[in-house]
Amino acid sequence: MTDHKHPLLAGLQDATPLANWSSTELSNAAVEIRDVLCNLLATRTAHFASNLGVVELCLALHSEFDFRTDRLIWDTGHQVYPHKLVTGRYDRFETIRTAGGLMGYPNPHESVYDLFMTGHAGCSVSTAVGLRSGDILMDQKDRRTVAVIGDGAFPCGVVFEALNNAGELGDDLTIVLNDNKMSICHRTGSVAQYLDRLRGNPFYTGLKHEVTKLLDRVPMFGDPAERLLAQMKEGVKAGLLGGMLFEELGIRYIGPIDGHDIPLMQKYLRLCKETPGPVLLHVVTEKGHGYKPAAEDPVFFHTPPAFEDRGGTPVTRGSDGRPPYTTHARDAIGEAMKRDSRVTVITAAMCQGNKLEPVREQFPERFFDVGICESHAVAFAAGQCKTGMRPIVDIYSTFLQRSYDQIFQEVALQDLPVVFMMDRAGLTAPDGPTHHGVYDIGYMRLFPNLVLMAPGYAEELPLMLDKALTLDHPSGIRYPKASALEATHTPAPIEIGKAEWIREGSDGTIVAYGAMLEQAIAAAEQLEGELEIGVVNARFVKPIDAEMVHKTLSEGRFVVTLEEGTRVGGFGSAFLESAVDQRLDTRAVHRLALPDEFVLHGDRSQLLDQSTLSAQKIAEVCREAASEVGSQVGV
Ligand SMILES: Cc1ncc(C[n+]2csc(CCOP(=O)(O)OP(=O)(O)O)c2C)c(N)n1
Ligand SMILES: CC(=O)[C@@H](O)[C@H](O)COP(=O)(O)O
Ligand SMILES: [Mg+2]
Repeated sequence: MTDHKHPLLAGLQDATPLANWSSTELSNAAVEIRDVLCNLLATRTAHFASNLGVVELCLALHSEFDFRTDRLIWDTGHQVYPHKLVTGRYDRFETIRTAGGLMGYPNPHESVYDLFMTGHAGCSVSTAVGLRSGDILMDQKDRRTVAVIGDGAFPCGVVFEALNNAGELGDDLTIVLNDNKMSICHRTGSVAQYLDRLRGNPFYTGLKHEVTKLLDRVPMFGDPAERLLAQMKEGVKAGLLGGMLFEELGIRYIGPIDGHDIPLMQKYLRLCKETPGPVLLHVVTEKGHGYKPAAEDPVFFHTPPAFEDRGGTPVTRGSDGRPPYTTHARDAIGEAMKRDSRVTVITAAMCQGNKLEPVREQFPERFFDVGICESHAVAFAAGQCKTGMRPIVDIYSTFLQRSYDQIFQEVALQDLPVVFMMDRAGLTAPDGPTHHGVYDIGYMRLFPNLVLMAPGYAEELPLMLDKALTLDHPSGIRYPKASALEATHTPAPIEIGKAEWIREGSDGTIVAYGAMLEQAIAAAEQLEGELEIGVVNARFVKPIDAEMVHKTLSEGRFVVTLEEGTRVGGFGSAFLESAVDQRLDTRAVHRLALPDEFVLHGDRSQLLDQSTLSAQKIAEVCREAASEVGSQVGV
């Protein structure tokens, strides 16, 4: 059946026809892609402004390369929607970010056009350098390699490690720097300022004509020695051409050029192909291009909630649930900063996601957005801490992984009281396996001295932060991307390594770590009249409450441990370790946690249910556990 709305996209089995499309067809395809993106956004939260911005770049790339064999890596991977639309996934596009549907990021299981499953920033240049090196060694020199990286991701330390290597290896490689002057928030740092200066290059601004004339006489992309001689002869300062930082590193700099002009980009991409060695093509785009509200407010439109566009004015559909943990965390951070001038907050480019804007406004001198540089963020916090300041690293659990060695050496080994606020610790739902923050319990609890806690309800979060700020040791507080349960009781004071008993029960006990307390209470309530189930809010995984472990396992009751983290190495494992160390019988322990596999994307409640972490499934486990205990004691 012909798709009359998007005939060009509907006709694509793969991207090969783009090589023969005229400029008009390519610009019509751009219109179709934007239409698909806008339709999608009316239905669900997804990455929007970044995708709108790369439509022309994506079309130009696929028209100049054949990425079934050539290599294309989109850094981070949140801007691959146009790429998916032209690589044979138009017919499934409406399933994106839903359970069983397309992933919102590159996914090699979906297409040969996707090489790596990614979602974390900074990965592209290193993998591209490696691909190129491997292709040379495997006698596959004809396969070209392209990495596309945004200006937000570009300052990641690992990108500079890759440039350092690429410049020395000298292998052919095209790095497209997609400069839209934005990270999720406005980009920060001196690399950003450098990019601004490059944009000020007369080649891109009004003097373009004059400079082009001059450059016609300078073999800009030829042999470096020739170029140098010509530059000297013509009296052209290399600085005038821009990009000296890259040139000095052995990477040919081209640009900046207009990233919404498809023929221009095609021309420069051809030039990149012809230029030996690594080349950086600086492309200037507008985040949100083609949809005015998104271009005007790219921060909101990075991942906006589903909205309807009524005659050009987007109307956000409200959600009327309880505030998320993130809001409580932000408020607690703000309060702590108000009370104590030693408290600082550090974000690695997630000010918006962590809802820190009011804190940034109120305490600009103690708010630090270090860019997408998580390892630096942690080491920077360590440095501040050493001076007597009390830094809080407010970070997504999954992104904290990128600073593991800094947590170990710069923080834990020094026993510095840095506080890690680990947001999105648990299932991040439509973002999927790259973003689920499910490993932190396991990877953080290995370090001596580190105190690890998780609130079971909203009111506990500020109490935990206040406690963390009194410690002489590093600490971490984890909470998920979810609305926070509101307490119906007065929280017991926070004591390090002490759990909170929510209710007693004679048949068995559910011990919940963190926000799973809500499901634990709901399961116990569902079982009322059938089984008497106690509920414990574990609060700490390190140090775990050994007395609580002892008490729950005494008197022949079963125990169900709950956590929104991995079964391997998580809270349940810590519970068992404590039980074994106390020589307790662990046969009646049931560990409910995320399975030892990468959990895909989907709706959080569905994913929890699949992992036996919904109230209903927990109640079923309790019934089975009760019958097992009954049969063991001969009841
Ligand atoms: C390691 C890591 N830290 C943080 C993020 C969150 N994040 C996703 S996209 C983004 C902004 C990226 O900016 P840029 O690369 O310029 O892409 P743009 O959205 O502007 O196209 C950030 C901070 C991430 N995905 N990975
Ligand atoms: C691509 C990326 O890493 C971010 O845009 C992330 O998807 C944001 O997640 P939240 O929507 O949970 O803030
Ligand atoms: Mg950007």
